[in-house]
Amino acid sequence: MFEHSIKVPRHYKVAANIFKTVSTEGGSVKTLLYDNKLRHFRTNVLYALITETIKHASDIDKIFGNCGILEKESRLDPWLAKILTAELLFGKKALPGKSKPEQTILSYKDQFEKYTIENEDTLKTEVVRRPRYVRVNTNLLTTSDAIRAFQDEGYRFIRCTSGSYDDYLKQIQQLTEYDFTQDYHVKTIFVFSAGTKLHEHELYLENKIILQDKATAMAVHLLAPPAGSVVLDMCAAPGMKTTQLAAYMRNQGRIYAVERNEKRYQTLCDFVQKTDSKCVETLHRDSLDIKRGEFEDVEYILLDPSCSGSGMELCVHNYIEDTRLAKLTSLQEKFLKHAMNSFPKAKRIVYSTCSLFPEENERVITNVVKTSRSKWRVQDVKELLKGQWNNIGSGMYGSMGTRCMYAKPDTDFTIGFFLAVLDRDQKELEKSVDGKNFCENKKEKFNESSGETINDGNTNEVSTKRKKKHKKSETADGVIISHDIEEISKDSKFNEPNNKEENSLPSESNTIKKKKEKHNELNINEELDELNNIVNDSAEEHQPKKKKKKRRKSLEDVVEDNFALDKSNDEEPLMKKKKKIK
Ligand SMILES: C[S@@+](CC[C@H](N)C(=O)[O-])C[C@H]1O[C@@H](n2cnc3c(N)ncnc32)[C@H](O)[C@@H]1O
Repeated sequence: MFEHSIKVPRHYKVAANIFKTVSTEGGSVKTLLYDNKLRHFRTNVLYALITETIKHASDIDKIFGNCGILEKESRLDPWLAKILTAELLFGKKALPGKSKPEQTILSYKDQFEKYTIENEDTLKTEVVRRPRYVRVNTNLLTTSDAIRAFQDEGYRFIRCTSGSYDDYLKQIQQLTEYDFTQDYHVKTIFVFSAGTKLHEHELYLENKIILQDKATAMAVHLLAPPAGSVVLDMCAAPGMKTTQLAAYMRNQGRIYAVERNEKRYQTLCDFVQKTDSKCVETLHRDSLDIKRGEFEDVEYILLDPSCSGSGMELCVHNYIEDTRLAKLTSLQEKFLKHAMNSFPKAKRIVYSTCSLFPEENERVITNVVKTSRSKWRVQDVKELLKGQWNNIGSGMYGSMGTRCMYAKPDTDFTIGFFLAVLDRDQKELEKSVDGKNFCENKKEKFNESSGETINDGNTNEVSTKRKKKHKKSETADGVIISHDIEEISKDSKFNEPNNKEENSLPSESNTIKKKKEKHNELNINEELDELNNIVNDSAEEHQPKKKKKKRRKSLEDVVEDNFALDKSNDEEPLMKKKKKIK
């Protein structure tokens, strides 16, 4: 019997409110949870409860649909009902209170359990446990020293297969808690069995190893800027890929790491400094405000914009409202257009998201590339990976999609991730470079009388002498990459820029147009601040706060700790049925 006077325990109410907000308005659980007003709560317990509910949300919907609880109990708040059900079925397996909502849920317990048992195969409670991925920060530690350090602790190093990617996938499923191996593609990534705890590890606290998912590391791997390159990271914070880039380039060259959000910018600066990423120049500004020619030395661009985060493990958004998705995709398209059109020397762009929605991925690529002024080619990523990849994009928005790659939790054992590689058409690149030469050559033309330049009288003809050099270099990943480098000889002839529009002074209508664009950008930026909350880049959680000092528990610890609270499951997470990495 319930008593009217008995209230629902407050933490269930708070959890239900956060769950509702995240599901209907967006935002991240952690942002809402660490809201000052909640300071007196045991946030670890709340976090585990909410994330557990999110993980099982679609199952709970099915369970509710089967018994019609929400129709029958019209006064029962559906968000609270889901929190209580998650606690009852997947959490503590009990509800302590005698309040009306708790008693109502308890009265359906048998029906819930019966349905769960009968539909074990169709319920989506199967949660793949991702291996623990570790990136060796080669700015501070070599991969061989890292291998030795783990071996000294008793871990067994299993050499990564020289066979196929499928062989490797089998291999990592067999890792025991004492084993580790090197990733198939990114040699600075080590793979440990799921649940390996390294948050207290000395190498982690010293920033010599970084906890970064393999899928996200593929962006840098495929951008492949040789040491000495100039790279632009357009959406840089918290800096996982920026710092990976610095290590990849052996701290040689220059990385412009741009971040608009002030708080995230501070995190970025901190991380860059702690990881000894010396070749990084951090910039607190809006990438979309970078004018053509401002960073004209940029050769490689990493574009990892804000996204729905639907590929993240703890994402509520199995669905997303059309308007929200439309806002995101229009921003993503704007970023990509900007990357393609504003950096004349850029030869490669990697576009990536941690979303599994094709609208943020293949559709963005196809829409933008098709309508772009400058010519870019979407590279076949599977080909770049010598056939050793399985999940590619869909062709639903055109054939370009199939040249892109996905990483998927159930088959690649990573977070859900999308990646496209775009290379500028070689002729376009020559034009861009010559376009830049336009100015230099004008000066040269001025000095013509000195006889320093040769003018054959045909100013429109490109007659630059180029010699192709085949340069091989080894990256920090231990990967040999080769580049055809076009060297433009200094005796290049005068050449008119190809694109008049880009070089002419703004006309009155252009000015008005620019003002309008600026106005729209301001609105978009406001949206971005809101949308960035959606991004659940676990990367941020994987940065040690302070070396050797007592560390605030990471959310991952918190969840793991909370799992451990469930004595009936011993050390196992509270997942009913899970695919184990054997
Ligand atoms: C998905 S996160 C990037 C994660 C990062 N690449 C990493 O690997 O750690 C997107 C970031 O872009 C930033 N951002 C969004 N709009 C921006 C803009 N217009 N200019 C610069 N940064 C922006 C967001 O604040 C957010 O930190």
